[in-house]
Amino acid sequence: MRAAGTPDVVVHGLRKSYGTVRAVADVSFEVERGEVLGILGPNGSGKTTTVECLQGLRRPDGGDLTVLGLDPRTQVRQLRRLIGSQLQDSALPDRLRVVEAVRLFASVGEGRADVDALLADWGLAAKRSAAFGTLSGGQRQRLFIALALVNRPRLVFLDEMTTGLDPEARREAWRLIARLRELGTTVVLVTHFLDEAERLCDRLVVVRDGAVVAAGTPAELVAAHGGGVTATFTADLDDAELGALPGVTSVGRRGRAYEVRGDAAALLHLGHLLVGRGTVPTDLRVHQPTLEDAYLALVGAERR
Ligand SMILES: Nc1ncnc2c1ncn2[C@@H]1O[C@H](COP(=O)(O)OP(=O)(O)OP(=O)(O)O)[C@@H](O)[C@H]1O
Repeated sequence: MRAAGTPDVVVHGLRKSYGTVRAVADVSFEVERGEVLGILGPNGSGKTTTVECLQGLRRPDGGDLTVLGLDPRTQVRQLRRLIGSQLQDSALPDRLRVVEAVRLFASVGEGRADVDALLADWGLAAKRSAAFGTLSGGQRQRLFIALALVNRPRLVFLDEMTTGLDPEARREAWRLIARLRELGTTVVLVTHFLDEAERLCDRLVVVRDGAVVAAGTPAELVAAHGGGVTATFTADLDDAELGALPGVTSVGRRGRAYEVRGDAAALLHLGHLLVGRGTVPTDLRVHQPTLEDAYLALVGAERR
C-alpha cells in the first residue's frame, strides 16, 4: 500500500544527547506512506529517543526532520492532531476510567472515533468502567494502543507495543496492526521482538550506539547479514575439497563433525559431493539464516 510522493517521515542526521550521554549520534531513514517500518536495536541504542524527537516530544540537538510534511520542532501542535502516539506507563491518572480515557482522547480529534468498537477490538469492553489503576500490565498496554489509534491517525508511533502482552493478546495486536496496514496507515514500530518485526514490518532499521547500522526488508537483512546457510554433518571428507566447492565460505571441523557455511549453491554442491561418495550422513542438518542471525551479527552479539 505504498503511494508515490513525499515520504511520511524523513529524518536525516538526527543527533540528541542527554547531558554527557549521547543517545542518538547519527540516525537517518525515511518511511513511505502506508509503510510499516520497524526500528530494532539493543537497549539504550537510541530508539525511543529517535521516535520521541519525531513526535515532537523531545528537541533534537541537530539533524533534519519532517513528519507528514511538518517540522516536529516548530509545528508540534499541528502534528499531534495527525499522529497517534503510544503512551508510556504511568501516563494516566489511576482513577481515570477506561471509557473516560478513550473519550478524552477522542475529544481532541474530529469526532470520528467509535469508542465501543475500539474497546471491543482491544479486548477492553469488559473493562470499560474499570479505573486505569486497577488494570493489569497487558490491559494498560492494550489501552495505550487503543488510545494511539482512537482518532484514526495517518501515522502511528508504537514503542514496544507488545511488551507485557500475553501470547494471545500479542497475536491479536499483530492482527490489528495488519488491519491498520490494509487501511493505509503508516506505522513506526519500535520492537525487541524479531518475530514481530519480520511478520509486521515492510522494512526495518537497525540501530546500534545511536546510529543506523543497516536498513532494508527483513529478507534483505537476512540475505546481507544472516551469514548464509550452515550445514552440519559427520563424514570422512577432505577439508580442502569441501572448501573448494562453489559457494562455500567456511569449513569447520571437529574430528569427523563438519560445519560448512555458504550460499544456496554451496548446499547443492555439498549434497552432490556426499551422494557421489556414497555417503548420506544421517545427522545432516541445514540451518537457514534467520532475522535473528542477521540482527545479532549487526549488533555485535554472539550467535546463540
Ligand atoms: N531522559 C533521559 N535522561 C538521560 N538519559 C536518557 C534519558 N532518556 C534516555 N536516556 C539515555 O539515552 C540512551 C538512549 O536511550 P533510549 O531510551 O533512546 O534507547 P532505546 O534504544 O529506546 O532503549 P530500550 O530498548 O532500552 O528502550 C540510553 O543510554 C539512556 O540511558
